[in-house]
Amino acid sequence: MLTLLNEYKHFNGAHRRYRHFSQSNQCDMIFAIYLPPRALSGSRVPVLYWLSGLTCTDENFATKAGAQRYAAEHGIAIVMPDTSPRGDDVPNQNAINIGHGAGFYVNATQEPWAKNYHMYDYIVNELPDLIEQNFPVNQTRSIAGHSMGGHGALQIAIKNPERYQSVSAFAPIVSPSDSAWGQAAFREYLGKDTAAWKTYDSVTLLREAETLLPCKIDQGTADEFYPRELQPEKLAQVAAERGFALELNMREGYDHSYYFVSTFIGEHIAFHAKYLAVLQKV
Ligand SMILES: N[C@@H](CCC(=O)N[C@@H](CS)C(=O)NCC(=O)O)C(=O)O
Repeated sequence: MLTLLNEYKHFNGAHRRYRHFSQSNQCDMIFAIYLPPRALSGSRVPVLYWLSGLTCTDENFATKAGAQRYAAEHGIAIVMPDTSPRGDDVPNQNAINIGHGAGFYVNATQEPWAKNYHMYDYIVNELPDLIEQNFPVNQTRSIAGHSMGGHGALQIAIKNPERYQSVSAFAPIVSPSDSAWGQAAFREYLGKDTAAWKTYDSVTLLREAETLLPCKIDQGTADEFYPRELQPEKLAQVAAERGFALELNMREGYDHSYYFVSTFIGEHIAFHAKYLAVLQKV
């Protein structure tokens, strides 16, 4: 069951926030969906799933990125999930990269996280099922994200190319196994055995992948977490070795913030629109 929390008219479409019980995460979750004008006038539209970074809720991207203007123009819905399970009964830790706001888009296997922290299943299966049953959308999907969310979008797209048309990321953690944030989180959620970590590591996954969806990455050169936590060149190098097309744009002087994301989000929405539109006409 979906409970509507807020609704705002936005660029002639609708921005809505809902709460629902998540089977994957065994707690209430909040997500937002932006429905473009075309969806409100009877068409089923394709969907871009946006995965946010550490410390975010559904609201950071919704209020700071300015994506809805472009989604309205291209006739694309955007789904904005939270970045972790939350609530008094959901384990947490006093760290920006573990616990609430830091689900890392994995299925945790270790205690105390294993009951609730199943963000991978939630994003790949549960949420799309819910969205496709309850909103005027079709099953044509793309996925994008920022930082921890860029890691989420890339590893999900690499493992599930049949479920998406395209993938893009801003300042993604492409190799969490080789970043301090990712290592600390994976040790908690997945345990000490790094073989389990590799199943969520985009650089490792791409070495073995059969295909790569159309892929666009933007990275600011003045990002305070680059290159320590973020090494987009590593993914670009594997893509080149494997003969996969990957567009990596180094953006001179931009940092890690939503000032950076909002500057280039229009290009990312237009990029996804090219691939989503193909199936929209079928
Ligand atoms: N300086 C940040 C570090 C975390 C951070 O930069 N988070 C990014 C994603 S990795 C973000 O989107 N923050 C929320 C925002 O800028 O609205 C903090 O301590 O909150």
